[in-house]
Amino acid sequence: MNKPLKLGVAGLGTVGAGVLSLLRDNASLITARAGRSFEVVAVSARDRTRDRGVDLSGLRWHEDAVALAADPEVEVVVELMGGSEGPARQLVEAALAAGKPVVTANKALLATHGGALAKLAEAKGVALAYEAAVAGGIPAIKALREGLAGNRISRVAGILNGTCNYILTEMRLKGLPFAEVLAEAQRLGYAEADPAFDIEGVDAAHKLAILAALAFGQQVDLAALHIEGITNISALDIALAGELGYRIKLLGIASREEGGVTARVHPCMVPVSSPVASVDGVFNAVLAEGDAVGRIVLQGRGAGAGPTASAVVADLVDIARGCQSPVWGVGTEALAPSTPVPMERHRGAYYLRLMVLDQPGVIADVTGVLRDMSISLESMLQRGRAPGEAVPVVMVTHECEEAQMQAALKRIAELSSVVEQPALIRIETL
Ligand SMILES: NC(=O)C1=CN([C@@H]2O[C@H](COP(=O)(O)OP(=O)(O)OC[C@H]3O[C@@H](n4cnc5c(N)ncnc54)[C@H](O)[C@@H]3O)[C@@H](O)[C@H]2O)C=CC1
Ligand SMILES: N[C@@H](CC=O)C(=O)O
Ligand code: NA
Repeated sequence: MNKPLKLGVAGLGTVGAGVLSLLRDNASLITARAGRSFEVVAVSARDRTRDRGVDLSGLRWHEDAVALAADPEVEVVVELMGGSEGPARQLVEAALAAGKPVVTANKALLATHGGALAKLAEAKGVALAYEAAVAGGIPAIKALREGLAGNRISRVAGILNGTCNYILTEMRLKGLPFAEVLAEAQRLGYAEADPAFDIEGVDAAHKLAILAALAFGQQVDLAALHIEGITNISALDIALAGELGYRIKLLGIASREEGGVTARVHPCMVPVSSPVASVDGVFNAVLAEGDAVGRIVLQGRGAGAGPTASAVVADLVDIARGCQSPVWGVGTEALAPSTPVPMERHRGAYYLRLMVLDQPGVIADVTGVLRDMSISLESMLQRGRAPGEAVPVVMVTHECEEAQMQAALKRIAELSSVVEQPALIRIETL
């Protein structure tokens, strides 16, 4: 048997502790598959005293995580701290510059600096592996980069944030309030250190940027992505969506269009028959469409210690086996610059929910705006009767352009009979 591969692990939180546990619990089968064993020789984390349920005795402890890169015994650096800047970025850069392979779960870092890091890895001929960064335990990176290498991919999409999917599911099935479910997601280790990244759609955008780069061979400019989170999704809209035969999901969708690539993250209403509609709780789904293969849909747990550790260990096994792919599926010289298509050009159907005063003429005012903007209605639903008070009215449109819909929304919100900011949710037929 070959010598053990020596690891330095930075970050011993949900994922770091999960990786150490998995390497310990499945040591013999992982060794058999990798052709050699793994030995964690050095670690770094903020709190030396915390009980993480893993034995850290005998391991070298670095106060400065970046020092792991220069530790002569460390052969592979595993970065599990998080953050697109600061020590995580410095450690990954230092490790690659020192010619050491890196495994990371850090989607923020990859979505922000992935191009430059790939150049560094390429120059040194070492691996930069990140299966854990997208959709947790689902082998989404491997599926796109290796499994679909022969395809021209037209679309990649999915449920990319476990925290949001868990919140939306618990609100729908148990009627629990948003804040309570978010706190539970944090307790379960699903959420980011700053959960605003989850609920505001930023984490899903990081993952979508990574998937789009792999699918389309071009770097994706995060600043050009349309990003909306789930903070405005109400229990009322979740219930009304159900009545209409839909589920509300936070989706990331990137597709190849004439003139470039569209990439957007926002809540969507998907028909209950859609393959992503029944993907609930912390589960993620990744859907890709290739010209040869057609559509594939992968699903599995997208967050939490076990699923994420599963992906980190898979990358370690690849490194031990000597399997190394170009970081973004093509050499960095072939990685094209970003060609974003603006969101205003998106076309689709919309769910529009208004709170309107229950009085004559209101619906005519609203439909008048839609008529002026050439938006036609597919259906309408009014709930309750409360003369002089606010009642919900739902309108589902036929396909129209985003720019038209946004202009209509602005005018509708200004009507005196519309009493609060309308809810607008895009309908997707994934
Ligand atoms: N929790 C999850 O389900 C998933 C997390 N990830 C990613 O994995 C990474 C780690 O996430 P979690 O384990 O959830 O975070 P966490 O907050 O539970 O753990 C972070 C660890 O990094 C350490 N750390 C932070 N800054 C440090 C510094 N300057 N020096 C030394 N140690 C430092 C902390 O002490 C802690 O041990 C992040 O990039 C996250 O986005 C990816 C997929 C799933
Ligand atoms: N916070 C993320 C963790 C995994 O990437 C999520 O909830 O999906
Ligand atoms: Na993954």
